[in-house]
Amino acid sequence: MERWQAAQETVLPYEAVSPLLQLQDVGYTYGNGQRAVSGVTLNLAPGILGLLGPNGAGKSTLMRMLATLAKPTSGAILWNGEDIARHPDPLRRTLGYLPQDFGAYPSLTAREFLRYMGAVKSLPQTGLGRRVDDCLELVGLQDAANRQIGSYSGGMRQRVGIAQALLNDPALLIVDEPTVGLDPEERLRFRNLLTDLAGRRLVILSTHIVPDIEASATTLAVMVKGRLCFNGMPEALLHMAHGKVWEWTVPATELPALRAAFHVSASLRQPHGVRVRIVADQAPCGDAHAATPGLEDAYLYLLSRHEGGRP
Ligand SMILES: Nc1ncnc2c1ncn2[C@@H]1O[C@H](COP(=O)(O)OP(=O)(O)OP(=O)(O)O)[C@@H](O)[C@H]1O
Repeated sequence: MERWQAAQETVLPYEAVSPLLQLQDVGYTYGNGQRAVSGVTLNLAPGILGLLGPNGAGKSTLMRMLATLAKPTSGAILWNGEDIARHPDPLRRTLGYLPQDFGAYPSLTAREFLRYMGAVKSLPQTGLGRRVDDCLELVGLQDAANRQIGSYSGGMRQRVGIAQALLNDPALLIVDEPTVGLDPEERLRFRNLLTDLAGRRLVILSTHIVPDIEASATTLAVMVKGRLCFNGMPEALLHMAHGKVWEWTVPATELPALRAAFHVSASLRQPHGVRVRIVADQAPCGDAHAATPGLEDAYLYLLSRHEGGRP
């Protein structure tokens, strides 16, 4: 288990390490002319990057390019200084990818499935059984290893997905919308697992669910309509929303009109009305008072400033 323990060391400060992965003005246009990604530039070092964006923002397209399943139609992606479109193998050897539509074989046990995936990934047969067991233990599935995947909960299936992505001990782990369909407990467990896995790896976690990244992301990137509209520490995003979050209580009948006029980040029914929380540059009315922003508010504020950026 030493290898895994080494991989779980504390995340290095972002500035202290040279970038592993560089995205240089990356763009992607589908064959039908749909421009999905435009001019994305990012330098990424070990840690967890939370990639946020509403549906259709271009996250999956970007993930597929990073996983060498699609080539940028403009710009370049460099892994340790080498263009992955021209030299994909060094990245492929050290890549772990959990796509959005990960399909495990329901009639196989987790152990059988991982052995099969090891063969598909051309991993050496020697030591594969041990590696499979290490990965199952890492994701907490050692006791269910001989059960058919079809009998697993959604969270357990996602953990099998992570286990297969870890088989080659990847330096780059890409997970695309991994918590969709999970219940709150499974979601929490999955988030904790990703934090444990980061260490000296670069983990890219794509999601439109802010709490998924709130506790774990070292850096954040936010995409809207194919463009990067924020890249930095979560604290910097929070800072942007200071003085832009407002709370007050309204009669329940006013809620639909408020929702149409403002970006409402929360509403809580109370005995004498609804406590609403909105993001806006100015106080929306005399009763509203400024509230301390959370990451969800800050994300909503950012989206509100970009056309088509509603989550
Ligand atoms: N195969 C395709 N052909 C044409 N357009 C596509 C294709 N796949 C995605 N798109 C379009 O590209 C844009 C970005 O889609 P993408 O799936 O990358 O976004 P996303 O942020 O991952 O959203 P979601 O969370 O809904 O998957 C969208 O406008 C989408 O309709």
